[in-house]
Amino acid sequence: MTSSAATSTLFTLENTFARDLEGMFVPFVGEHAPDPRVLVVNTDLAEELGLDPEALHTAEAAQILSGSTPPPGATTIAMAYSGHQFGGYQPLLGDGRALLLGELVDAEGARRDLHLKGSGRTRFARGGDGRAAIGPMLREYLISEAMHALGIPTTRALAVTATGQTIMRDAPEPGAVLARVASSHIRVGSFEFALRQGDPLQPLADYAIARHHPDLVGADDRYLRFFEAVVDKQAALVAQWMAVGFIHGVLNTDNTTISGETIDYGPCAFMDAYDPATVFSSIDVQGRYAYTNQPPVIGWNLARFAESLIPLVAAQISADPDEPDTDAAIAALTGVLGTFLDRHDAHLARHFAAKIGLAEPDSALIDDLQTVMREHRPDFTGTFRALAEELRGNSRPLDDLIPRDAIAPWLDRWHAALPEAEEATAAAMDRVNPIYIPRNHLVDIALRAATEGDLEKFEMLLGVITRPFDADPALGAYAQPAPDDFGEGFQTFCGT
Ligand SMILES: Nc1ncnc2c1ncn2[C@@H]1O[C@H](COP(=O)(O)OP(=O)(O)OP(=O)(O)O)[C@@H](O)[C@H]1O
Ligand SMILES: [Mg+2]
Repeated sequence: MTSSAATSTLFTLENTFARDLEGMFVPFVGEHAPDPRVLVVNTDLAEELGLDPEALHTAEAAQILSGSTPPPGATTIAMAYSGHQFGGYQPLLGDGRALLLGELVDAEGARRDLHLKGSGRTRFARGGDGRAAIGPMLREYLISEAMHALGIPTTRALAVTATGQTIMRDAPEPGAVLARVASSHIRVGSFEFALRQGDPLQPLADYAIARHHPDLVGADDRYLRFFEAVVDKQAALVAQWMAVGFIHGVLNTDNTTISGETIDYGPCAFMDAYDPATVFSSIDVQGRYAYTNQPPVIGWNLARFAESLIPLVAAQISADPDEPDTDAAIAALTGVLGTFLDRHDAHLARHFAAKIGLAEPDSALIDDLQTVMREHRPDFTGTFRALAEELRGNSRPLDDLIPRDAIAPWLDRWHAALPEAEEATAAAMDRVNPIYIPRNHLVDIALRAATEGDLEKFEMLLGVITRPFDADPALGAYAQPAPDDFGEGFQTFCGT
């Protein structure tokens, strides 16, 4: 996959999406930002991408990263997509406040989108102002980088740039643009849009296959196998969310990627007290996207993806090229879709086994621990670190979370199931169970200060959550849930 490259001193960008996928985007150049200033740069990611981190702090970078000035020669676009939002079909969504600057190709040939969120109103903006506020963009930065550090596939944050513009939310807020890097921005909603349009469907599928599953290019059954590959990646992804207590919050089909990366950090959060019904999003009144519903919801989104692929699979599966076999396509896609929950459950069982130090899943032991946790609602993240401490002979952390009588019978069974080498088991558990996650109250405190111009707490928190497994006695407060009296205003900046 090659295309002409636009070269600035900062970025060399290709544009295969714009070149190959007519009908899937509109040209768009960001709106003017009155006083763009780069606030944060992800040095590690910049280096990984072969970019010069220092150069990303310059005024030229601020112009580009705010969307104010396109990189010389770049073809910048707003991508079109549809989506099922809270179950309801929206035929036309698309990047209402975002643009694709282009694609970065690293030394290994890996292609990644460089995308701006908050860069102004596009044709898809509907009633929105096309903008984003500093708080939510820094929030996406923090949480996506925490996810990456946890080993969970995700879009990455390269930079946040203040625009110098005041935007209206509940109150006036400083505007900002997030520069996001992703292995692509193709969503289930992109396929729903392509299906509706008709012509772009096959080009989009072939493009996505070439980009994400090059081994399938040209295969006679590539669309069905592509579907299976996406089902598998999403099953693995959602199991990783469940294993760390992550709740995405807005699992609409336009926020479900084909790459298997987590995307769109809005009202997402990590669960504190264990409760499978936990929901953070204030608009999710029915609990559709609650913690425990995430696997079936992703399965539901993949059903929408399967529907979008029916014409392509029907043409490939049929013996007669002039007679697509829709029934056979539906049967084949349904068969693959039917494996989703089992794939997820197998991944999750392995994660939970590792979380409690077992080499193999033991569903009764895991279910029974969850039953105790449901009853006593201990801090989810803290419980697994406390179990490792228990193995080291330190019972205090667990006693602070769950009454001893309630957990003692389970602990006996657990000890009997564990390998002999308890110290080594505890160390192995600590390598998969984070001690530091972006705790809602700490994120809140850091973003409040950042919105007022003080980035120190943000930088500190970022440093802690990007080393999530390494306990440091000096960072005790970062491992604690919110105090009961944390009070009002909790869980803000989840908006837009
Ligand atoms: N302030 C806004 N102005 C214009 N469009 C918006 C705004 N906020 C959201 N939208 C659009 O509403 C739809 C749903 O928004 P959603 O919050 O899922 O996406 P997003 O956070 O803007 O972006 P992404 O999914 O790329 O992270 C998208 O089409 C998005 O572009
Ligand atoms: Mg979105």
